[in-house]
Amino acid sequence: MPKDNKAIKQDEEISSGYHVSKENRRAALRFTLGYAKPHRSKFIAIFFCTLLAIAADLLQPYLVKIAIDNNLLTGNNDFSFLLILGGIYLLLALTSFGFTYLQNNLLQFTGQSIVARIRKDLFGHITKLNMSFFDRFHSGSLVTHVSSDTETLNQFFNQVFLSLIRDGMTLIFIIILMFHLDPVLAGYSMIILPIIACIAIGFRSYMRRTYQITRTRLSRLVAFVAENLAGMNLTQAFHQEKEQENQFMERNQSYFKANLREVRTNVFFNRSFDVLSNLSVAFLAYIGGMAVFNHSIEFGVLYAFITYIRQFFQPINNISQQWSTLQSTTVSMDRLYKLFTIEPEIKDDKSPAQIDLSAVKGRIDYNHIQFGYSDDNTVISDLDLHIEPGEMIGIVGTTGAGKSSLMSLLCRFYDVREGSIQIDGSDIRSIPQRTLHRMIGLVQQEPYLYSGTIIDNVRLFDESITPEQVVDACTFVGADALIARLKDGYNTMLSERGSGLSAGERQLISFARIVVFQPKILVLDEATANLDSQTEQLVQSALQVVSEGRTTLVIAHRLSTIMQSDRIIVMKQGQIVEAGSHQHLLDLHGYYEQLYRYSQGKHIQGAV
Ligand SMILES: Nc1ncnc2c1ncn2[C@@H]1O[C@H](COP(=O)(O)OP(=O)(O)OP(=O)(O)O)[C@@H](O)[C@H]1O
Repeated sequence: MPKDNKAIKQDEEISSGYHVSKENRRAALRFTLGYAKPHRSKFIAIFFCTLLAIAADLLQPYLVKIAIDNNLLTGNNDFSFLLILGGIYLLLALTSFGFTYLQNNLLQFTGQSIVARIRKDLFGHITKLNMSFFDRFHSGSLVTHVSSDTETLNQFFNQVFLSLIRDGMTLIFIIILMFHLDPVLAGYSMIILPIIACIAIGFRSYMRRTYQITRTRLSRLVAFVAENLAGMNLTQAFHQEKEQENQFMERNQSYFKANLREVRTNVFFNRSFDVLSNLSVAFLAYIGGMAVFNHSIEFGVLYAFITYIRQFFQPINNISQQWSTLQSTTVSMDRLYKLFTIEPEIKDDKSPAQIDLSAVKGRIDYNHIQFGYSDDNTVISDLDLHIEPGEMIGIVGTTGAGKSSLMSLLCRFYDVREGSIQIDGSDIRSIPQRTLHRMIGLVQQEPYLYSGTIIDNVRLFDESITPEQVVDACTFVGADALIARLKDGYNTMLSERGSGLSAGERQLISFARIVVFQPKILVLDEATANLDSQTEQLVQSALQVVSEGRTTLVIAHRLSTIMQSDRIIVMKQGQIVEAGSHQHLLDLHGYYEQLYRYSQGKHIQGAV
């Protein structure tokens, strides 16, 4: 299906996360934090665990300072005091271990729960969006959103959030302890802070750009693979392997380069911090050493100070390492938020029509409808068609005439621009979509099969339909003998693309679905196009039995499929140009006759 450029651009914008205003970013953050709200008590518990673990960690050098200044350097041989200090040291180490363990487990559990919920809601949201959305968005990009963007959010809670709490608090504690130990030395250490802040700000925008580029390129790579896998049969049939491989290589290479650049930037950023940390330690060792010589501070204080300044750089380094994760998280948050804010264009009426499914007759009225996929194009113009209950209508016309669009409008995958479509006199816009889709049974050229058994696929996981009903339905459409030949019969597992079943067998399964769900209207869109003539015969006989008592609309390029219809509608450029029975249309010697002769291999000038 064609995608207009504007739509593709929109897809790319969502994928890249570019052009996000501060307001939107804040809204995205609020939205994500909204998912954390129900876990408030767990976050408070995490906060206290972290607090206790840090306090236990940071008091350890202070104990050593006491031991050095009170005992070791003063010659005080109070061994029992040293033993008590040793005992407290051990206790602190155990406390730190216990609370860190608890905090990590709690955070993992909470983070995973939040992300699982977001993923669930996102999938639910996507499944409610309309076809026009899927026309605009690459399935590959959507796969990235559901899988890796939500995973990145997980990192936000488990890494970034943890680092912000743990390392932020560690920094505050260290600063307090340093000022408590010696305000002058602490003052010198604080000179380093603005330098660190400058480096961090300088890298900020650069890192964000690098990260966005990597994400966009990954998204393109995934989209390419997803779309290629879907069309693998075509790739092989038309020997496009080399061409596709080249295109893949090009995307792969550009992702590889973006990744390298991101890694290089990261390493440079981290190493700068290491150098800065070592220089600061050297500087303070010099200043502090001089102070010890001048007897203005004790040696234990210098020991504790140097230990703290080393520990001081660890949290800064950690936070800076989380910087790139934070960048990716903001991009992912923005993209997910944008996706969540896309509203379904087609919504149920607030006061819907009450429909009794068992009383549906199947009359269809297309009342002077007009439709286009975008504002600047018209695919169907002023089409007026009225179909009686139980009538079988064949719809023919050349490629692009608007036949499938007519069916999509009936199923309300899109809404008409002008006019209305009615079923049994009710405007389909007033019928709840769920009810509407129970009224219509759609059989497409490539019937979609879910991962599951044949029984699951026929009854569409509806447990209220018994396996016996499924077997009866399959027997009714003539699929029973085919299924009996399979190793596990009705319990044969099918995959998404129905591997192991022929196109005809897949089609028969979709007919059995119709029998099971009993929709009053049957729509077949090129359902026999992919079948050889022998299987087509089988499917045609199934159609005969299934269409009995149902209003049936059949789109077919092969005119042999629809010759027996009660009425044939001939479409050209979004309009009905002829209508009537096969014989009547032939007698008209018009467009249908041209199409018919053409399909018979007797080409008439200007037929298509
Ligand atoms: N999802 C879409 N987005 C934009 N344009 C579309 C979309 N689907 C179809 N079109 C365009 O609308 C027109 C009618 O398409 P439609 O699929 O209804 O024709 P058709 O008669 O069923 O053709 P075919 O026999 O090839 O299936 C074509 O020009 C097509 O390119």
